Amino acid sequence: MNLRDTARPGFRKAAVLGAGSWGTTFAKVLVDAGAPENGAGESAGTSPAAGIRDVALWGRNEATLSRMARTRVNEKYVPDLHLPDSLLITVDLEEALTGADLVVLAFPAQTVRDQLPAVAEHLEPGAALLSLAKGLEQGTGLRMTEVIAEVLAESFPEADGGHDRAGWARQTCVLSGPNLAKEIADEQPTASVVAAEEPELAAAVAKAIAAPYFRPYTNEDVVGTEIAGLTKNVIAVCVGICEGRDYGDNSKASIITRGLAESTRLALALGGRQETMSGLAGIGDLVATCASPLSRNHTAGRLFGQGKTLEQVREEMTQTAEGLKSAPAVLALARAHSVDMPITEAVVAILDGRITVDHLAPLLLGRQLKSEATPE
Ligand SMILES: NC(=O)C1=CN([C@@H]2O[C@H](COP(=O)(O)OP(=O)(O)OC[C@H]3O[C@@H](n4cnc5c(N)ncnc54)[C@H](O)[C@@H]3O)[C@@H](O)[C@H]2O)C=CC1
Ligand SMILES: O=C(CO)COP(=O)(O)O
Repeated sequence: MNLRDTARPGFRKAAVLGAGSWGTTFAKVLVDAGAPENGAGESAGTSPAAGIRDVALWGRNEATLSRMARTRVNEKYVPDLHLPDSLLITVDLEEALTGADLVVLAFPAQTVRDQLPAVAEHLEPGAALLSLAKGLEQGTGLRMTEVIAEVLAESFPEADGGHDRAGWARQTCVLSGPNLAKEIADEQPTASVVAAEEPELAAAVAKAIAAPYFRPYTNEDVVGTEIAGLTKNVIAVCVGICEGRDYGDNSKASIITRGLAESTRLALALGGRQETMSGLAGIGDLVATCASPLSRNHTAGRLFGQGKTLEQVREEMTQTAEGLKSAPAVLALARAHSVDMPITEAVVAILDGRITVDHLAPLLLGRQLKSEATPE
């Protein structure tokens, strides 16, 4: 679909909730996307006023956020990024959400559910939700857009002017793709994917977030986009383990390729599409995350490969490596759908301490030989 065709009006204000690496960086993307000098609104064939005018960034830590508001730098997560003066930086959730017709959730996956009731309290009617998290909820096996729809339907039901779960799902979309925050903070050219059930919503969000260095494509496959984004973290942990064990590029390429095969099996079993897995959210993000030393999942894997325990890895990692928490949930979801995911299974066994990294190669290579085209 040509984005000029979308009937949905543009957004006026975006609230980015979660001031970690990606939330902070994405807030800058939104400011740049809305800047008239960057042609905001032009790609939509409308006036520059169609771009987002106000962007707020909300974080929970008062001391950190007030320092950020003063210095315009997020020292812990993106120290080299100077945040635009027009960005509102606040710990007041009501201030961030008032007037926001686009709400961006940039929390780590396992914390999204707990944040949502407070968000629901101040959510503007009709606001769209955009999930940035790449993880699967432990305990429920729900994807982030499912968690969002479930909690908002409970907190803000139809009877109070909200929606049922399906209604909230239609207002929710996901951003995924090869989007290492540090590179985007440096304004390095990047493409991404906005997936939504409603093509008009995906198109409106894509228009609102397109910046000179950030090009979003649209997709209607929410399931495939989310599954690709969360399984690649587990595969990146495995590639990191290979690196830590000093295995070379053949080993890493083998894990990436077979990792894509098992991720695709899961996505298809859940109703996702093959094309999504061959696209930016699929192979694009898998390659970026598995290849880059900037990736936290890759880094965590490397530490395991060097012989560290889960506790030691957790201590060393100061940022979120979603694969460590999502891996058992991915495996449980795969088993519930009778999908074979041997790499994920091996990563979970290492995380649980049931095998060591020395067992990884014999375990994977010792499996029964089969055709590359075998679907299961
Ligand atoms: N950093 C990146 O390059 C990218 C990250 N993502 C995804 O974005 C999500 C967020 O990741 P990052 O920003 O990188 O994480 P991060 O580790 O850089 O920052 C996490 C942020 O969440 C906050 N936080 C932690 N626990 C919380 C809680 N219980 N309640 C509220 N806030 C809490 C922290 O204070 C911090 O501001 C993850 O799902 C990640 O996979 C997606 C694309 C790129
Ligand atoms: O999702 C990402 C890149 O697209 C970030 O990967 P890490 O969370 O492994 O750093």
